[in-house]
Amino acid sequence: MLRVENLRKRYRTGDEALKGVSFSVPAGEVVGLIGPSGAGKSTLIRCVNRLVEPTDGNVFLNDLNITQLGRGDLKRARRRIGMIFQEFALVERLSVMENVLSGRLGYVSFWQSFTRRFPQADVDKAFALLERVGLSDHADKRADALSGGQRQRVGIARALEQDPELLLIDEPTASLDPKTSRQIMRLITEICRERNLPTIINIHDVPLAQAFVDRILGLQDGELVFDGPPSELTESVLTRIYGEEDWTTMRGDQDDGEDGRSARLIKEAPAELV
Ligand SMILES: Nc1ncnc2c1ncn2[C@@H]1O[C@H](COP(=O)(O)OP(=O)(O)OP(=O)(O)O)[C@@H](O)[C@H]1O
Repeated sequence: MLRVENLRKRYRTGDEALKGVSFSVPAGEVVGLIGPSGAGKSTLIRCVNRLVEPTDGNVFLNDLNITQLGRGDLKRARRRIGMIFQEFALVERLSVMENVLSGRLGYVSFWQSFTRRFPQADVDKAFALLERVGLSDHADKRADALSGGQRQRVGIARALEQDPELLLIDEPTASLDPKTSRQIMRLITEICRERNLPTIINIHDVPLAQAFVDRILGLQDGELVFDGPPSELTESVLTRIYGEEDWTTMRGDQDDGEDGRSARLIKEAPAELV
């Protein structure tokens, strides 16, 4: 369970990116975080593991108050939080297997990581994860030889290799085509449910979020203005989150998406998308 209480962030520039945000995510629930550019989505995700230092408020991962940890304890706590990034953040010249094993770097000694000698149990786990994400035949390939979708699968396996208790995912499909995006979203949500992981996905694509997540959080100008199931994300709520002009433009833009279906999907059964 993740619990965020009254989280605030004011950057040195004076920008108030989060104005007292509170919510919790129970184990196994996949939450999509939506909102216009500048709403504070990245700041929120990064405040949870303190890549960005919150100005005020608390973040609890189960019973652990992450906001109160000193450096050493924070480092240990971060092992428990898996991150998946838009640009995959792989080490290009290393193999797929080495990239997945790098998820264990927080656990093994400096010497083990320097010599890249990981315990057999870690290697076995990495093979099992590669199989789960559909890449067992690619373990020895260099990361830069993979397609975008395959690279994101490596990113997912790497995050899981660290045995996380929480997943934070930042725009996982922004660099992918529509079909691959759906495959990746399906994989992420299946795995989170299988492993009972609370998960937050920062996602720009509203129909894609609606089709796959359990719950949506809508941020607008640093405030939570929607918290509910995808089915309650009506046109008027979306207009409130994005503003009339931007939401209308977004819908128009998305008609250019695959099969011109994206905008219509809001009113259609999610199953139609998958
Ligand atoms: N390092 C920073 N220093 C100062 N202000 C920042 C910094 N990072 C973000 N901000 C400001 O905080 C606000 C929220 O930004 P944030 O990147 O969290 O929004 P976002 O919803 O993730 O946007 P996007 O969808 O464009 O990534 C914006 O006003 C932004 O300009």
